[in-house]
Amino acid sequence: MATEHQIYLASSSPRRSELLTQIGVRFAVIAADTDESRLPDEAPEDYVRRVALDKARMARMRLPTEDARPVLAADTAVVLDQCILGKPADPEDAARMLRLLAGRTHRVLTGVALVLPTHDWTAISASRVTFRPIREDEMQRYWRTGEPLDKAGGYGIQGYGAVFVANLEGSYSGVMGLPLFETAQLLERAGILSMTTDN
Ligand SMILES: Cc1cn([C@H]2C[C@H](O)[C@@H](COP(=O)(O)OP(=O)(O)OP(=O)(O)O)O2)c(=O)[nH]c1=O
Repeated sequence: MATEHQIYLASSSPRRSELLTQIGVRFAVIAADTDESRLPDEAPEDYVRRVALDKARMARMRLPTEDARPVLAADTAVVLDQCILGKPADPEDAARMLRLLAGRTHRVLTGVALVLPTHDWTAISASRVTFRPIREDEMQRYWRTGEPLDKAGGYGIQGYGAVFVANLEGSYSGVMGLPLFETAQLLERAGILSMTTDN
C-alpha cells in the first residue's frame, strides 16, 4: 500500500522528522527513550554512535516481533576540546555555551543507527562549524527566541543561530540532527529507496 510507512523513526525531534520527509521516506514516529549519559573515557564519536544505537534498539524492543520494519534513530553532540555540550538547562548555561563557541571552531557529530530484526547498521557524520564572535546582549536576545533550549550546544543552524555561523565544513543536515547522505546510504543498504513511492 503506497501510503504505509516503510520505517520507524525513533525520535521526538521535529527536525529529524522534517529532514527525513525531505528525502521522501515514509515513516512513523515512535518514542526514543534512553539513558544518554556518557561512559567514562568514551570518545565523542563512540558516544553518539552508541546512543543512536540504544535509541533505535530500545524502540525496536517495543515493536511487535512480526513487524520487521527498520527503526532509525540519531544522536547529535556539539564537541569542543573533547567536551560534549548538551542542551542548555537555563539562560546562564546557554550563555556559557555560546561564550565557549564564540569566535572558535567546534565539531558537530551525529551518529545514525538503523536497526533491523537481524542486524544493526550505524554511521557517523562529522562537521566543523566556526562561529563569529558573539556579544553578550546577542546571547541574551538569542535565549529569548526560545531556540537554544532543546538543541545540543544551545544553537540551531537552521534558525536564528545561522547568523553566528561564519563557516561550515561538512553536513548541514548532520548539524541539524540527521545527516541525509549517511541516512540514505543506510536505508539503501536495507533496500529502502528514497525519492520513490513504489517500494
Ligand atoms: C547543533 C544543532 C542541534 N540541533 C538539535 C538536533 C537534535 O534535536 C538536538 C540534539 O539532541 P539529541 O539528543 O540528539 O536529540 P533529541 O533529544 O532532540 O531528540 P531524540 O533523541 O528524540 O531523537 O539538537 C539542531 O536542531 N540544530 C543545530 O544546529
